[in-house]
Amino acid sequence: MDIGIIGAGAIANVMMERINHDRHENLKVKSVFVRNEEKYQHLEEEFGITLYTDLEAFLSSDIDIVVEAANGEVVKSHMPEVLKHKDAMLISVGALADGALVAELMQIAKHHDHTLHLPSGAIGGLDLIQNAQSHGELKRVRLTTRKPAAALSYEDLQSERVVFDGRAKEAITLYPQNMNVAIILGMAGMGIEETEVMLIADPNVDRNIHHIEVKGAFGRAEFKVENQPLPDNPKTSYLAAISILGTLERMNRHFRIG
Ligand SMILES: NC(=O)C1=CN([C@@H]2O[C@H](COP(=O)(O)OP(=O)(O)OC[C@H]3O[C@@H](n4cnc5c(N)ncnc54)[C@H](OP(=O)(O)O)[C@@H]3O)[C@@H](O)[C@H]2O)C=CC1
Ligand SMILES: O=C([O-])CC(=O)C(=O)O
Repeated sequence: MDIGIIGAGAIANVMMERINHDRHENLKVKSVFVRNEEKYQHLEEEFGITLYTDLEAFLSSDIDIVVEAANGEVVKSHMPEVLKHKDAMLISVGALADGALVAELMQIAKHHDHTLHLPSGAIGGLDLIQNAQSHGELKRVRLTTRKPAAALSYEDLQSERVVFDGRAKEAITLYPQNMNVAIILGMAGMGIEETEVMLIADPNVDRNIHHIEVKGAFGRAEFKVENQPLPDNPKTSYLAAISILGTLERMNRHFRIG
């Protein structure tokens, strides 16, 4: 499968390393869409990709799927056009807190017979949560995220501080680069207005930690993910990048787990 990526930051670089450098059996990154060609010129030689700054030319290149790894604004401005031409995957899922955008993307995908894939990003357990909600029987979903204080721009904090306590829908408006996980959790489960979120800035941790607690007719579950941050962007966990890789790999299979 030939891949086009939008964005060339921390996540895109992990993808290019794992797929092109490591010579993945079934996947190849061919095209990368950026807004600043000069800044990213070196990637052409490093990973054997072609850079594009024109969306139409990017979408006409020899790719089967487009992966967004940029930001929520790019999802809003580019994804409707992308889905008219290609299957797509997006990691800045926080943009989908906008219900009108979700409706538009779903309508385009259906009309053009394309699929929009939403990887689980820096968390897990979304199979269980979707199963538990399949008959509308979830009672409570709560996410507690603890990040290094500096990743949340609290460089001088001496002890941990709760910087947000509320619902997923509001969390993403205040922390668009840190609370994408709250939105995918909400979409998988009880909705972004019902999903409870606490965000803690902690000067004593060096990982991005997501603790998910779920209650429903099935019983209860807890997941705790202690993520290694990416050196290029410590707000972002390595797992978020490889959740894209894993989702791409599973698309090629003729069986499904979960
Ligand atoms: N779902 C999840 O669990 C998670 C989601 N994320 C999200 O994933 C996204 C990517 O993260 P990460 O790689 O760490 O981010 P980075 O900031 O490292 O990289 C973002 C890249 O997007 C590029 N970009 C920005 N605007 C545009 C544009 N208009 N057109 C083309 N390229 C553009 C930037 O280019 P430039 O240099 O020109 O600015 C940069 O190359 C973020 O939105 C982040 O919040 C992150 C972690 C977890
Ligand atoms: O990478 C993480 O741990 C989570 C994150 O930034 C996000 O959800 O936006």
